[in-house]
This record gives sequence, C-alpha cells and structure tokens, in this order.
Amino acid sequence: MSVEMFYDDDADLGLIQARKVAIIGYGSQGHAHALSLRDSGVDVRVGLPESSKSRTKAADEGLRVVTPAEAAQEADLIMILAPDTAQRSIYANDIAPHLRSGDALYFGHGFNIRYGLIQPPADVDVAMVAPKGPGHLVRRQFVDGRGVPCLIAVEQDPSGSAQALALSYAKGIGGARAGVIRTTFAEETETDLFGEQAVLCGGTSALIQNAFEVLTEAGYAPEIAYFEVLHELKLIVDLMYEGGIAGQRYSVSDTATYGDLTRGPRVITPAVKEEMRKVLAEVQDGSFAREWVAEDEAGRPNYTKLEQEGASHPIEEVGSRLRKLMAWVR
Ligand SMILES: NC(=O)C1=CN([C@@H]2O[C@H](COP(=O)(O)OP(=O)(O)OC[C@H]3O[C@@H](n4cnc5c(N)ncnc54)[C@H](OP(=O)(O)O)[C@@H]3O)[C@@H](O)[C@H]2O)C=CC1
Ligand SMILES: CC[C@](O)(C(C)=O)C(=O)O
Ligand SMILES: [Mg+2]
Ligand SMILES: [Mg+2]
Repeated sequence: MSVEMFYDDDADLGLIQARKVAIIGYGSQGHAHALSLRDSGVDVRVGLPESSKSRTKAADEGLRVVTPAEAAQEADLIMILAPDTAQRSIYANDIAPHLRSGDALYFGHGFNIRYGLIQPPADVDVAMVAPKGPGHLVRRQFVDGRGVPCLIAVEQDPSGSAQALALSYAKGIGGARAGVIRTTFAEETETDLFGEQAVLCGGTSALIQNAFEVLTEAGYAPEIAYFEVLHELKLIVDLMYEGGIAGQRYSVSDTATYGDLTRGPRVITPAVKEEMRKVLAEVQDGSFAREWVAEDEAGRPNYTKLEQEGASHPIEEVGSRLRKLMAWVR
C-alpha cells in the first residue's frame, strides 16, 4: 500500500479534548462533527448567525449556539463547515479578527485554501479533516459504532503538532475507526471535486436519468424503470462497497456479467473518459472554482434553474410515490 493509514490506536483523543472547538455551520457536516465531538468528550460550541435556521436544530441537541464571531473568539480550534462559497466572507468578518497565535483553523474540504480564497496568518495551524462521505452518514455511522474514512491535511504547522491534532479530531468523529490518510489540500480538493462531478453526483445522476428516459420513452412502466435503474443501483453498489466490482460480479448472474463486460464500455465510451479528463483539467486549472464563485456571487441563476429542472424530472415523482410504500427507506 502506497499511503500510510492511521487508525484509532494511532490517535490521542486527549489532544482534541484539551481544545475549545468552534464548529461554524450546522448542516450536513457541521451537525455530524459537533455532535460526535461532543459525544467524544470535546468542549464544542456551534457558531451560527442570529438569523440561521440551523440554530434551533443545534440547540435542540443540547449544543451551545453562539454567533460565528463569538465562537471564533472563545475557541482555539475553529472548524469551518459552512458552504464553500460562504467561507471567504465568514473568515474575513467573523474569524480573522479573533484568530490568536497558536489557534488552529480547520476545514472539511480544501476549496478555499486550494484556490487562495482564504489566506490565514502564518502563526496559526491550518489543517483539514475531510470525511469521505455525506455528513448524515458520518453521524449515523459514528452512532452505530462505525466510521467514515477521513483525509487529513496540514497546510501550516507553526505548532509542530498539527498532524497529531488532526488525527485526534478525526478520531473524535469516528473516522479513525475506518482509516485516516494524510494528503494535501490540493490533492483532497481536486480528487473530491472530480469524484463528485464525474461519478458520485454528476455522472451517476446523469446515468440514471438517461437510462430512465430510455426505458420510459420505449414504453416501459416508470415504476419498473425506477426500480431497475435507481432503487437497485444501491443494492449493486452495496455489493461493490463490500467486495469491489469483482465481488459484485460474483453475486449477479453470468448473463448480467456478460452484458456488463460487453455493453458497459459502449455506454461509458473513450469519449466519455476524454470528457472526464476535461472535467479534471477544469478543477486543476481553477476554472471550475472561478465559475462556481461567480455563479454564487450572481445569485446562483443557473444553479437554481438546473436544480429545479432536476427536481421536476419524472423519475422524482415516481420515486417519491414508491419510497413511501417502503417503510424501511428513510
Ligand atoms: N455535505 C457533505 O457531506 C460534505 C461536505 N464537505 C464540506 O463541508 C463543508 C460544509 O458543507 P455542508 O455540510 O454540505 O454544508 P450545508 O449546506 O449542509 O450546511 C451549511 C451550514 O452553514 C450554515 N451557514 C450558512 N451561512 C453561514 C454563515 N455566514 N455563518 C455560519 N454558518 C453559516 C448553514 O446555516 P443555515 O441553516 O442558516 O443555512 C448551515 O448550517 C463544505 O466545505 C463542504 O465542501 C465535505 C465532505 C462532505
Ligand atoms: C460526494 C459529494 C461530497 O464531496 C461528499 C459528500 O463527499 C460533497 O461535497 O458533499
Ligand atoms: Mg466528498
Ligand atoms: Mg465535495
């Protein structure tokens, strides 16, 4: 194995327990980090604007909620888990004025450091703990005694102990139960953006929608199309999660495997792979980041339009109906 893996025994929970931690934001990742660190014996406060709709959720869990500026002032480790596009102004207005020498500034994704949107002072540790999974599952797995693997990275280390502290934080949210890998802000940012665009979110959503359209346009029932290309996908991916692609081929029929081997490369063609390379190049050269920041500053017109189009795709209506009939699907 080419990377070094760290597990619970490699991390000292006492390091994060000795810190005053501010979690800025209480969304998908914020709630998972705040609650799991609190359950790991860490002194946590949540920083949210007075107007934030997340305030009640955090307070209902017994967390102390203050403003982002108050959280940054109180804490000596500040983890920013607000949307990537909001982080620059939160940092400038609420965090930077309260940073003291020896503080640690943490991120759950490297976007703002990788693209130079935030430039912290040199006397502050700058590190990342990035779970490789959605925040709601980070929390669910922690509660179930499991964990989501994490990447850690250290951008600035004036204390000389930034890696040990990041490992301790990752242990506090359950990541070291599954495995922690040290990387760089650049590698995490570029692989994360590419992965979510080409496969995890973009590629998979487009694959499902197109396959659903092909089946329904050919006259097949939408319910059957939904079960075939969306519902069953989870079950197939569960097999890959457990045993890789080879393990999945062990469980499906040999007819399916023959179709997989011969038709899969006709769907995901060399042209698709070439497009993936272009997507990666836009991440690497910063053009995706510039486009996204400009889209956000313009009030997200394209984002809103495309998201609404996605929400009104026929697969959503049939899926919503079918999921209600399966009590175990949350
Ligand atoms: N979603 C995920 O699973 C993953 C996310 N990440 C990274 O984690 C970070 C957070 O993403 P995610 O959890 O998806 O974010 P969400 O959109 O789920 O949540 C954002 C939170 O930030 C709050 N917020 C908005 N503006 C401010 C502000 N000005 N000051 C303080 N809080 C604010 C929101 O409050 P309100 O309710 O008021 O809007 C909300 O509680 C990002 O860097 C992302 O890339 C990394 C790995 C996976
Ligand atoms: C796959 C999307 C993700 O990168 C994640 C959950 O890991 C994100 O940014 O939300
Ligand atoms: Mg990710
Ligand atoms: Mg991401």
